[in-house]
Amino acid sequence: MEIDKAVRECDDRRLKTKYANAIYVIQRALALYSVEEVAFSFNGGKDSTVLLHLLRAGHYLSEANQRSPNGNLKGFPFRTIYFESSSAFSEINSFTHGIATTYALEMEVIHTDFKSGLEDLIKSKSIRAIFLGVRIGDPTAVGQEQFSPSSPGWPPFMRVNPILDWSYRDVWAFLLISKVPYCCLYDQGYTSIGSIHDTVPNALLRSGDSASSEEKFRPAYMLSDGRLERAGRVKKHLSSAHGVSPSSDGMYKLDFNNGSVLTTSIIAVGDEILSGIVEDHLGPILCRKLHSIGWLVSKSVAVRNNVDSVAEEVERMKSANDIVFICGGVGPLHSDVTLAGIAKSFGVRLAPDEEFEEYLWQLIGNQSKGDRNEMALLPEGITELLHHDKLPVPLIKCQNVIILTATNVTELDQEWDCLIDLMRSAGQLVVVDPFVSKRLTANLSDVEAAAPLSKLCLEFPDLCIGCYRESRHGPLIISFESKVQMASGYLANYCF
Ligand SMILES: Cc1cc2nc3c(=O)[nH]c(=O)nc-3n(C[C@H](O)[C@H](O)[C@H](O)COP(=O)(O)O)c2cc1C
Ligand SMILES: Nc1ncnc2c1ncn2[C@@H]1O[C@H](COP(=O)(O)OP(=O)(O)OP(=O)(O)O)[C@@H](O)[C@H]1O
Ligand SMILES: [Mg+2]
Repeated sequence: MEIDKAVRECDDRRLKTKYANAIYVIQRALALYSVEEVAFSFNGGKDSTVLLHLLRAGHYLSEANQRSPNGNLKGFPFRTIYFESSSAFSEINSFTHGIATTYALEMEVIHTDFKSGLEDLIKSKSIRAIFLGVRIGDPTAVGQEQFSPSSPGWPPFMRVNPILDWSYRDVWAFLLISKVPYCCLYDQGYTSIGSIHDTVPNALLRSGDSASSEEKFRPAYMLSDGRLERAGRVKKHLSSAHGVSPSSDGMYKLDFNNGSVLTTSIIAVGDEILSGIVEDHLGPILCRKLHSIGWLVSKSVAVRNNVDSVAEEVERMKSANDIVFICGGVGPLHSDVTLAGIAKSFGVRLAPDEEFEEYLWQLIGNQSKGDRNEMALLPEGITELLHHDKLPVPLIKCQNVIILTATNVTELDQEWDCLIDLMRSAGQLVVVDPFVSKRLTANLSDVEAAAPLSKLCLEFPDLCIGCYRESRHGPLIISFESKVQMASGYLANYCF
C-alpha cells in the first residue's frame, strides 16, 4: 500500500510516530464499530485529505487477509459525507468531487446544516461514529480527545479524531511524503480553509516581489510557524463585537465614533510585588505603550503566584477586554503557575507542545531533564506561538491572552516591538485613533476647581478629565484626554 510504504520508508521519526498512533486510533474504532456504522466527514481540506489516506491505510492494514492478489482492496469502504455549501470555494468543491471519483468514495453530499444532516444520517443510516480531521489548535478541538462523544445538543455519535495531536508541520510532512493530491488553494497561500466570506491567503506567505502588481503567495507548506495557520481567517469576534472592517491597507480599524474602543488589561503575577519586595516596572510601561497606540487599558492588577488567583483574574479579564496581557510566572520554577492558571480559566488542560519544545531544546536543551520538558506544556487547543526572528522563543498567545516573559524594560521593549511587527504582518494589528491629551496647571484649591470641572465633564462627555497634584501645596494639574482633537485654547479659557 503506497501510503504505508512511503511513511515507513521516510526518515521523519516524528511523522512515523504520529502515523502509527493515528492508524492505531482508526483500528481501535474499527474494532469498536462495524464498517457500516462509521462515516468519514470529508470536506477537501488538508486535514481531511490526510485523514482520507490514513483511513485507506488503516483499512488496508486491518483487512490484510481480504486483499485481492494484486495487494489492493476494492474501493473505499466507509460512507463519506460532505456538507456542500454555496459559500465554499469552487476549488474545494471540485477537488472534493474529483477525489471522490479518483478513490471511488461512496460520497453523500449533504445540503442541510451540520446538525440536521447528522440527525438524518444517524437515524436513517445507523451511523454511530464519525471520523473527523480535527486537530489540536482548531477552535473546535477544545476539550476533545481522540474519541469524544458529540456535544450536548448535537445528535448522539462518537467523534473519532485520529489526527488530533498532529501539528501543521506533521500534516504537510505527510501530504508531501506520501505524494497525494491536495486542493490547489494550498499552493496559492491558503493555509486553513473556511468559506469564501472568511478566508484569504495567509499574509505570512506573501512573497517578497513587490515590483509586480499581482500579489503572490508561497505554498502553505512553507509556513514556518504552524500556529499561525489561521492567520488567513477573518477574525469573527472582532468584526462582530466592534463593527470593525478591514481598511484599504488590510488592517482593522475601529470606529471610535460608534463608541467602540479596543480595551486591554494587564495582570502581573508575583507574590514579591504584593509583599512590596519588588516594584512592578513593566505594568506602567506597558500602559504607556498601549496608550500610545490608542488602546485603552481598563485595569492593571497584581496577583499572587497561585493557580487559582491567576485563573480567577484571567477568567474575569478575558471576557471583559479585547486583549489581556499577563507578565511573570512563566518558567520551570514551582512559582511559575501562569500557564496553568490560564489553562484553568479556559477549562483546558496543559499539554506538551512539540513546536515549543523544539524552540526550548535549541535554547536550553542540554540543561533540561527527562524526556518531556515541563516548560513545553501549554494550554491545549487555545495556544498560538507567535514567532519572530528577533525572539529566541516565540511569544505565547492563548486566545485573547498574551503572555509576556520580559523580566526588565529592555526585554519588554523587544517583545512589544516584535508583537506589533507580527500583528502588522499578519494583518491583525487593530489600528485605532490615538489618544490626544492636554495638561493644564491651575493655582486653585480643589474646592474652587470642583464646580467648573463638573460642568466641563457634563459638557464634554467624550473627554476623560483627571486631576492630581505633585505636592499638597503645589498647583492642581488637570489632564484632558480624548480621541477627538479639541481646541485647547478654548479649554484653557473655559472658566479658570
Ligand atoms: C461531522 C461533524 C460533526 C460535528 N460535531 C460537532 C459536535 O459534536 N459539537 C460541536 O460543537 N460541533 C460539531 N461540529 C461542528 C464543528 O465543530 C465546526 O463548527 C464546523 O466544522 C465548522 O468549523 P469552522 O467554523 O471552522 O468552519 C461537527 C461538524 C461535523 C462536520
Ligand atoms: N463541510 C464539511 N463537510 C464535511 N466535513 C467537514 C466539513 N467541514 C468540516 N468538516 C470536518 O471537520 C474537520 C475539521 O475542519 P477544518 O476546516 O479544521 O479542517 P480541514 O478543512 O480538513 O483543513 P483546513 O484547516 O486546511 O481547512 C475536517 O477535516 C472534516 O473532517
Ligand atoms: Mg477547513
